[in-house]
Amino acid sequence: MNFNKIGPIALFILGFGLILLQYHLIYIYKFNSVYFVLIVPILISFIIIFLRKRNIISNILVKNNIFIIKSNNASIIGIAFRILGKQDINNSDNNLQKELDNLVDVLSRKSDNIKYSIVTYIYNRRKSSALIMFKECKNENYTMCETEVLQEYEILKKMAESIAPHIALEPIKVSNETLPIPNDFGNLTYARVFEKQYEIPKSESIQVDYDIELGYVITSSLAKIPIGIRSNDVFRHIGIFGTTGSGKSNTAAIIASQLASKGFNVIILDWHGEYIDKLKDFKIYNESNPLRLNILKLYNLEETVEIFQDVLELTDPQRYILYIILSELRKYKRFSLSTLYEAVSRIKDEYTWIKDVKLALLRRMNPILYRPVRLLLISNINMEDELANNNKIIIDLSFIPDVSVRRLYALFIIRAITDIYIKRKINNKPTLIVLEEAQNYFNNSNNEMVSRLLNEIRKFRIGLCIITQSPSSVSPDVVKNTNIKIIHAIKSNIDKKIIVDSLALDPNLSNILDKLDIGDAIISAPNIKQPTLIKIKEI
Ligand SMILES: Nc1ncnc2c1ncn2[C@@H]1O[C@H](COP(=O)(O)OP(=O)(O)OP(=O)(O)O)[C@@H](O)[C@H]1O
Repeated sequence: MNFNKIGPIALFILGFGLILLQYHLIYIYKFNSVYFVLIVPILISFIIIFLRKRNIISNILVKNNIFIIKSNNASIIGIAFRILGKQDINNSDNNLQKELDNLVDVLSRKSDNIKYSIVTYIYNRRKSSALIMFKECKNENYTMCETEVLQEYEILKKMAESIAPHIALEPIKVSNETLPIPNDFGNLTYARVFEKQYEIPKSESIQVDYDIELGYVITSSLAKIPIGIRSNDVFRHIGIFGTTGSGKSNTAAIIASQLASKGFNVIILDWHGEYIDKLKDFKIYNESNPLRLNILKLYNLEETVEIFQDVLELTDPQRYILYIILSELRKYKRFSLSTLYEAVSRIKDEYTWIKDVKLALLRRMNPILYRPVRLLLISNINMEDELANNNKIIIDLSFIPDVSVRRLYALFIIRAITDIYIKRKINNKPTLIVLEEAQNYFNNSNNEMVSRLLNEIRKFRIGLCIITQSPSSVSPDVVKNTNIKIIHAIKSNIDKKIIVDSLALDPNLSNILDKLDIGDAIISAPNIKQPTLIKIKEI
């Protein structure tokens, strides 16, 4: 019995009856109508509660993409699909809508025991159409019902391909989206293509050899094919690109935690302090427990000066003076940045040009005299001991307010860490260094240093994971020298072009770069034959 229809009819008859009764009692028997003002609503509420109780949804289960809604009347087993228009420039909205109307028309005339329903629902704050295919299952034999639904799914796929080739029916991942409930148990209403999205490439046949699992391949079927990268490939460096909020740090955290559990040294330079919550078992260096380093202990003075030149934007004469002073100071045991400052200020002004260079250099050095930085850059604490005792490290940089100082500190850390690991002063483990907001370290001004670093460290089994919102703002060698590329949603045309060119992406994939959902990415890696669309799991 359908209480949704009977309920209102019963209420109507009851209400009508009560009005007649009231009229009868008041005018014929002069009865007081106040009682009825109270009695009528109470009576109606009881009836509503009574009728509603009979159709309560007691449970919703989700099994892969199949949902089971249990109510105390019957259970409904089905699959919901987002209705998407495939990306195609020759395809106007009008044609898409016509194809969809035809498909809906055919489905509405299909007389099976599987029903179709169309609802509009909200997905990612956008309106979307969903097609729901479902079966009412009275005998509780879910396995049989499920098989029938899956068989129907295969039929629907074929039908959609021939009637509406430009419409994509993407199974809704009901676990992370709101489940649209079948509308009125099977009535077909109007369907609209609200949004156009990407055509999902046929990648069901992908077989990948990996030991770091990232998620699964996005396919046009319900199949979930796991996919990942090989730990041995990370020494050829990883690039993770994508606009803000597209899922980059989540992806990096997944790689970092799995490599650490395989015995890698993993060090994360956390620009915004966002990894602390994601990787709870990592040792954290932050404002209250900073990682201290002695820049004069780095084996290559040229590089120390190069870092100063890059960050403080020194001219060649300024760099030259700094080099001379630092090579002198290296001979002394006790040293601080103020010693360096004083040494520069004591240079004799034999010529006017020396005076000018000296004064300009002193001005440039001002930010690094800021107290915490002095502590960080010159210290007697042995960084090797610090690193030797832990293989999972997050260095939170967010407490350094001045961006150029933060950058200076971070570049010295990268240099110091690679130095220590290259000389194998601490252990022989392979290493991954994760660099968030890499445009702050590796931009077009230090291209040469970056490319040297990337080439040098891979021989020592050190890999960099370079993360940035915008590939165009990092040195071009970063994109060129990262062998594993994970590309989340990218909006800017310049950035899209860099990625499309570097991966030789086919139009199917390049068209969807700006439409990827959070956590969706295109991956290119040595173990994967061709760039592939994947869904990365959440850490
Ligand atoms: N694979 C995923 N599946 C589901 N949700 C995800 C996934 N990846 C990230 N998210 C969610 O999206 C939000 C943003 O993720 P994340 O911080 O990783 O993005 P981001 O690209 O690093 O952003 P930003 O550039 O601002 O640091 C987070 O709330 C996270 O929980």
